[in-house]
Amino acid sequence: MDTPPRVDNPLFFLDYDGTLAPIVDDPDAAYPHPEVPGVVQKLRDRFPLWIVTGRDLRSLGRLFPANAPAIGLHGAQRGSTKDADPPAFNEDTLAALSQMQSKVPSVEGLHLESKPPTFAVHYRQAQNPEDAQRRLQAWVDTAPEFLEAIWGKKVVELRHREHTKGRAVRDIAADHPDRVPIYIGDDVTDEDAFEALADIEGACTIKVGSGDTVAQYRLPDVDAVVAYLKSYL
Ligand SMILES: O=P(O)(O)OC[C@H]1O[C@H](O[C@H]2O[C@H](CO)[C@@H](O)[C@H](O)[C@H]2O)[C@H](O)[C@@H](O)[C@@H]1O
Repeated sequence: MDTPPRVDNPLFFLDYDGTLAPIVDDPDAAYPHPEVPGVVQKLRDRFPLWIVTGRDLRSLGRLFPANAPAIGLHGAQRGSTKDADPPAFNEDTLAALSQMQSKVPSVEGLHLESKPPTFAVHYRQAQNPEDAQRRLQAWVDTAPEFLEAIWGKKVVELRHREHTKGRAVRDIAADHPDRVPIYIGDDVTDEDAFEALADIEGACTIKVGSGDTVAQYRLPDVDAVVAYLKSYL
């Protein structure tokens, strides 16, 4: 797979964990690469840019010192790193999420990340991650059909099937018809966005790290993402 080209007239979509911030054991300590806040600030002076994350935007704001427009909760929340309201989920979704949260299996080392009105279950620090994953799969199988399980990097989350990063970035790209979208991401929910942008003329989709992907290009790690972004300054 080729390294990504430098695109004229870009519209940036940047995933957070694993793209702007290295993956670490503690989700509450996932600070951005030290150069990222400054680079994002400078890019924003020249180009439209959105951070697109599975995180709740308030939690992102605690980690990320610069102000930037952002999509949170895998497409369900829109705001910025400094200002965002929780998304308005319907009653059925709220009730189902609350019921599923009350039934999360009790497994040593699981970490429940609160992202009101939803949550993520991390098993990176479980004593036996394979066993934890099996028990979480059994729990996920009890979810109603309208909730979809997303298995990320040692984490599982439930989202409404209608909320995807793909839908969110398509909507934003439609507001910028004169711009060429660039999407950089490392995880499974970024694949929705890669697919959603595939038929936009010239769009550039970039997978960070190894693993199967529908993206056109690849960068090896967060350092390489920073170097690529700096090529626009
Ligand atoms: O869409 P993203 O910005 O990539 O967010 C996806 C999830 O990232 C976070 O979890 C992941 O990163 C943690 C910190 O490096 C790591 O400990 C964890 O194992 C990873 O799964 C975040 O905590 C989740 O809320 C995001 O949905």
